[in-house]
Amino acid sequence: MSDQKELEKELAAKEAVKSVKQSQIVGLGTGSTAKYVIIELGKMVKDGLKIQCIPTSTKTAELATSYNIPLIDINTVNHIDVTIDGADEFTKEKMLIKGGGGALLREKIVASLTKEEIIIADASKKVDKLGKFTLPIEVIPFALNYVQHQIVSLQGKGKLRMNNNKPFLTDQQNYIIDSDFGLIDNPRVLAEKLNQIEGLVAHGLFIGLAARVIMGVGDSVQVFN
Ligand SMILES: O=C[C@H](O)[C@H](O)[C@H](O)COP(=O)(O)O
Repeated sequence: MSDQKELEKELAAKEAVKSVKQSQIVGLGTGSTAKYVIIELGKMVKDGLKIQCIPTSTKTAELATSYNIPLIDINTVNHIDVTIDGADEFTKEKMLIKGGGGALLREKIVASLTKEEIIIADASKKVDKLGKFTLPIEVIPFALNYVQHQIVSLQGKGKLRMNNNKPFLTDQQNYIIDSDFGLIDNPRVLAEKLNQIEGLVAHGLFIGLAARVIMGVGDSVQVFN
């Protein structure tokens, strides 16, 4: 990873945490960009900020705990004030592909409960059309073969994600099919079709969920509202 990309991620994270206010419930994203948010929030909590946070993965929960960031159970809240998360790709219309790290299901649930979902990214994540990054699709193991056939019937090519010669397992003990649909002309239509497939528990198309995308670019940030 280039130093420039890391700087852009950090700048975007520093800009995004300005939206976090005293006493809020905050969703914590997953990945190498969201990590910078946890580091910043850790400093703010140390300086007296009182927040309660909901992590989107066990990895994020561990990292947040290591920075003494208070965590709460998602099932104890009816809304989340603000969530800051990363993305694998985004367009200027704030459509996203997420799930490169396998956290898409929890991320989507957290985003759905969130009033202000802020996405942060380095400049390499911005695309004109989604789909160069293969779309992560989370599937219950029982439905693997069925869902793979459904992906083919939607003109996609799916590949089971592996880890040390075994299927990669999500935090929910599900599989991920990384799916190539080429450049996606209409993400909304594809998302609706994927939503119909039994056994498919989440896909990485996030449409209409992001309130803002903050992109680090060079030594500044650009915001897509
Ligand atoms: O499952 C992982 C998440 O959707 C991440 O936000 C996404 O993969 C981007 O990760 P990174 O910031 O490491 O590129």
